[in-house]
Amino acid sequence: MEQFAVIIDPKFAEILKHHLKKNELWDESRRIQHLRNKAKVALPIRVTSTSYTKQNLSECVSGILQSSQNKDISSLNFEIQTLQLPLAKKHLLKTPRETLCIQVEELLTRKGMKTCTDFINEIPDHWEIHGDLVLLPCSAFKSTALASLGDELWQMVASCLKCNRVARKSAISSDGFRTPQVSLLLGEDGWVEHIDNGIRYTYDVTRCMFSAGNITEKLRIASLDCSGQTIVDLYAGIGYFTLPYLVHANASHVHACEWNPDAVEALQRNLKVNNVAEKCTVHFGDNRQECPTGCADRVNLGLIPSSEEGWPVACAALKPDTGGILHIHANVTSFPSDSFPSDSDSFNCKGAGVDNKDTIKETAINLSGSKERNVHDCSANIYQPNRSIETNIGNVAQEPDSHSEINEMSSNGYNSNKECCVVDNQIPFKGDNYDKGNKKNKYWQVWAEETGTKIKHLLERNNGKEWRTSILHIEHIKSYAPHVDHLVLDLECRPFSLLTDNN
Ligand SMILES: C[S@@+](CC[C@H](N)C(=O)[O-])C[C@H]1O[C@@H](n2cnc3c(N)ncnc32)[C@H](O)[C@@H]1O
Repeated sequence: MEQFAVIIDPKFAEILKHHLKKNELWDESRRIQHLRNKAKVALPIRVTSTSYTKQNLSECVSGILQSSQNKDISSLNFEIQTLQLPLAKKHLLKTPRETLCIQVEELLTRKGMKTCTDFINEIPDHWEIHGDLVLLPCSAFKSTALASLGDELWQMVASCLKCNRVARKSAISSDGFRTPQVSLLLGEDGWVEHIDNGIRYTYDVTRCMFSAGNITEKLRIASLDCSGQTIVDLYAGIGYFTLPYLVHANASHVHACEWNPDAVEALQRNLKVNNVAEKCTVHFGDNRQECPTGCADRVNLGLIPSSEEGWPVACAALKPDTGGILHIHANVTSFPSDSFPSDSDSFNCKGAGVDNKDTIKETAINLSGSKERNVHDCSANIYQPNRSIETNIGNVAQEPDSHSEINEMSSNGYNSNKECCVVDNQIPFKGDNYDKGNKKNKYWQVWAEETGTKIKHLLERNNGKEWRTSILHIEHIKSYAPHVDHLVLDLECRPFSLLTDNN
């Protein structure tokens, strides 16, 4: 918002300040400034809407002076200028929240409401900035007293947080579209733009969600080399993964499936503004009906808490002759570490959602390149992780002897595990991602193996021939709660005939 000042003779500064204050036109957050060798002084005017102009402020100040019944100032010469005056001392070096507290308090005092609300608890200590729009958490300014201040409050919030529009969240709806429940409090519309890793994402915050928490995964996808590959993005949203595949990973084509019309509108805009629209087909509707089949080298399944309903669709989307890689998202629950058996104990998988040990034995996890040992003997790897870590978890260096397994994998002619090592070196270790002694990681491993088995069975049922699934990598995106983590499993899926032909 523009800032204005009244320019007058310094000897009238105090009296004019008094009248501006009385008429709620005094800007407490700014300081008086001398101008023109102290021949004039500038007094800060508080404006509460963008509709103020020099003209209407001039009329306003004239009116105040004339009604002051003080003949010294009723015909005072003044001019209104747009001028950014320095911040008042009490506003210097304040955090935005402190400034917000001061200004809300002043507003409540002016309205005679200071004592009727415990306003401090309603002042947020975090918010999201989307371009020039600030998105407040759902608890912010919720009481009827504060809400009754309406535009005046939202203008003040906008000016303290240096933006033009204000919106407030409530929960993300469970309508299957994950529609955010956001109300716009100040501004004309909710369309915003995020630039992230050189990609422009536009969307309407009141209608679509932006998954800021997925940034590490977006960077990981962006770092892949997908030249010549066709990708299916089953849960495209506004293009969180579709765009990195096209803009940075150089995918030949992406089939983006999405059933939320608002997200599709944003996705189509985003494809255009990033100049990749001709390399993407948007499939609007339920991916269980609309997804193309038999074309994909990779399928992205970015749906949490579970993308399991999309597994049959993903399997059908893979190329039947060469298969490909699935990137499977899930929120995985692990249990307190002391309830997990030690490495030497016999392993009971029931707690992790796996039926029994035999189920795990069936898991076709091909990690060392030796087909027989992996298919039939993977339990040895599962239960003795210190001897042979067969899965690449998070972004942390492997056990020394696991390197040889990775090298073996990448040299077997079909396995793209090299790519997953490259990704690991590029993204720094974050948070409680992986700790060798952390038993939580064993639950992640069990989840990955169980997923590998289920996918193998789906592929075999679809294609009527034998398939192999290999865990390439487990990426930890973030923790939801102490025992719930958002993970992505990179699962390589190949027809068995391809492996035997290659050897
Ligand atoms: C959580 S968003 C995820 C977006 C992005 N993949 C990410 O992880 O950040 C999930 C998206 O999938 C869409 N979706 C869920 N089920 C779907 C289905 N059966 N068919 C098509 N789209 C679906 C929702 O509308 C939503 O936009």
